[in-house]
Amino acid sequence: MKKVLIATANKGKAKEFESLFAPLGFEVTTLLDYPEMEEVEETGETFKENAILKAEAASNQFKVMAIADDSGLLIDALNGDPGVYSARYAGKEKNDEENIKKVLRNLQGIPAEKRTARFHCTLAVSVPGEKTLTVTGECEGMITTEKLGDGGFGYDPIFWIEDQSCTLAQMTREEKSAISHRGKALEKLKEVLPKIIN
Ligand SMILES: O=c1[nH]c(=O)c2ncn([C@@H]3O[C@H](COP(=O)(O)OP(=O)(O)OP(=O)(O)O)[C@@H](O)[C@H]3O)c2[nH]1
Ligand SMILES: [Mg+2]
Repeated sequence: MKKVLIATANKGKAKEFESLFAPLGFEVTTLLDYPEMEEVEETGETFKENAILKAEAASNQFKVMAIADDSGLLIDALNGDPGVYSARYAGKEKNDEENIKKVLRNLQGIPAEKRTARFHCTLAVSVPGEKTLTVTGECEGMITTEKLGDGGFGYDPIFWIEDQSCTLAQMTREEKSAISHRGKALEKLKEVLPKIIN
């Protein structure tokens, strides 16, 4: 079976990539399979910079093609926060529960129509000796006033999708991937990397 290395240590992302690549005949390995690898410091100011940092670090270390995902939640009423800092919005330790609480606190009193937001995903593909390539995907939604559903990860329980009338955490993994920022970015990757992905 063909293998693809996804340069992430995030369990939620890892599961989504596993189900996204399985139909393409790929076995997914992630940094969770290499716990000895140190986390790359995300020093970039943009999703693109951080995705490239993570992809190149992994492909240089393992000498294989690596795909990294840098993503986050941009809330209009908070001027685009938490943005590139989504994983650590409530503090240095990544904590989804605390991040959600902080978002809901900061949006207290903001009416429904002003709670617009989007998820962004930049995927970077690094092949040793070649120029790193990036693609992006976005998913529009609204921030709820309470958590709904227990699927997904991160901010999924407070991210409402208007067309489906539910949060991302109330969808199956397949339903989420069909409309998500990550799913859309991967669709673009399939177009630009047909030889590798297909
Ligand atoms: O509800 C969510 N549904 C999603 O689909 C999603 N995608 C991203 N996010 C948030 O944005 C951070 C990414 O930060 P990030 O790209 O640096 O990843 P990370 O640090 O968690 O892992 P790694 O891939 O860097 O190892 C994550 O932690 C989450 O808080 C999501 N939240
Ligand atoms: Mg990270």
